[in-house]
Amino acid sequence: MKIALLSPIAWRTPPRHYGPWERVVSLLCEGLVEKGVDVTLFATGDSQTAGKLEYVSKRSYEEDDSLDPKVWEALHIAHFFEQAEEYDLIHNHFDFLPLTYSRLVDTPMVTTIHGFSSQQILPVYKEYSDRSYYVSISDADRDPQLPYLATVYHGIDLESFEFAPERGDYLLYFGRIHPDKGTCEAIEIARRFQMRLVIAGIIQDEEYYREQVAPELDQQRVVYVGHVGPERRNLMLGGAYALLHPINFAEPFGLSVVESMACGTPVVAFDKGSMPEVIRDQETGFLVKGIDQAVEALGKIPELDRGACRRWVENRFSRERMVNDYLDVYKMILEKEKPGMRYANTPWGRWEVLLDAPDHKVKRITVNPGKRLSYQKHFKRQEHWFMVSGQALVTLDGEGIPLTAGQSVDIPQEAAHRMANPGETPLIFIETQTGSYFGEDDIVRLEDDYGRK
Ligand SMILES: O=P(O)(O)OC[C@H]1O[C@@H](O)[C@@H](O)[C@@H](O)[C@@H]1O
Repeated sequence: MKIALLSPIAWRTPPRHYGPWERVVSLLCEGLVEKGVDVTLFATGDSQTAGKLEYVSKRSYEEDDSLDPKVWEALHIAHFFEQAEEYDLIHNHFDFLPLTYSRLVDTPMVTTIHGFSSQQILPVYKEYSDRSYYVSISDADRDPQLPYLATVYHGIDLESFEFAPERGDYLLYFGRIHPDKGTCEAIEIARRFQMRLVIAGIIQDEEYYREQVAPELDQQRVVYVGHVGPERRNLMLGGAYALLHPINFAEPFGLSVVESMACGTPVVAFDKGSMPEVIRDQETGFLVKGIDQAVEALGKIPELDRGACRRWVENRFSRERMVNDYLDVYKMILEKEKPGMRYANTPWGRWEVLLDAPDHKVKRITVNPGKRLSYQKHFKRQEHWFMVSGQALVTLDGEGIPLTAGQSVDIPQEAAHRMANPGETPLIFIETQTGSYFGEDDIVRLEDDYGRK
């Protein structure tokens, strides 16, 4: 399976600090590579992956002012689509814009919708819902007007989040400084509960920070530590009494909430968006309706088992689980697309459709040296194979037939047949199918070197 992953280029993949979409793409990419999937990551040039990397923009535009986001995003997406035919499936993590290119290629496409920045982007998702499969990142984030193939929760790399069994003595706010995330609400909750609050995260809304957050900072009861890197993040999350997540929007997924629970720290969150799917109420935290309830819930934190928080994440939000879920999604899509596929990279080589007419179909088939196709039958078509280059050994109803360039063979309907390349160079032949149906699902495999059914 050859997969292309399209990451945003706002940040590096994986991000140096902030960049949740890029982080998820990176975790997925590396997890797929570990499972032996042939993955190409389309991201910034300074991105890191054990898979293959493709890029046009050397750096991310958030980290390099000389890059105009619009220009580099356009080049990045075009670069991805210009190579789409190389892959069996393309996986878009770049929001709505790539969808507008999707009808220009034949490659099956899946889009993970990482959240709707506004209702105004819906027309694009609606327009291309017949062209791309959609995956939601929580059930709460599904728009009723769109069809979805699956919900795949994000996973985290559990090894980079250490479990801290002891409860700490400060409250933590961990996220962008933005009204959506409820920085001011967190300050108010901490003030009323009379516990120190540590605020960590990038300032996304400067005015909000300057006017509403900064005046509350006293470097004692309310402390802002800026963005924190992985090591400090671990200590900070694990050492807290609870994480405060008083969001003012329907958050599609809360990575910091999951990371906190992975370290054993329960979360008090406003009951919005995906929070009921991410937090197990009364067990790994509390879902509350406002500031009063949040303060009250904080009093009950000692009743929660920090080990249960960690286990919840291990079971539900591991990288492993996310990677397996996406592999299932890919397999589901390739199965659905099978009858109409235009090309495929197979374990033995590749085929591509040159012509697809109602009563015949022509394919160019390449078999790699030493490889062979499955031993198989068709019930709705016969085939004519014309050798273009390389050495061929055809098996037809048990009989071996060697062929070279310029020679051909006819495969009658229902005959058991197989093509093998005993040579040292690729074998190329042209196949003409005639009959009543030419879908890739009219193949009954009798035997296969690659264990396919
Ligand atoms: O089952 P595998 O080995 O992938 O072979 C599949 C191929 O078999 C050949 O005999 C032809 O029918 C091709 O049109 C088909 O794509």
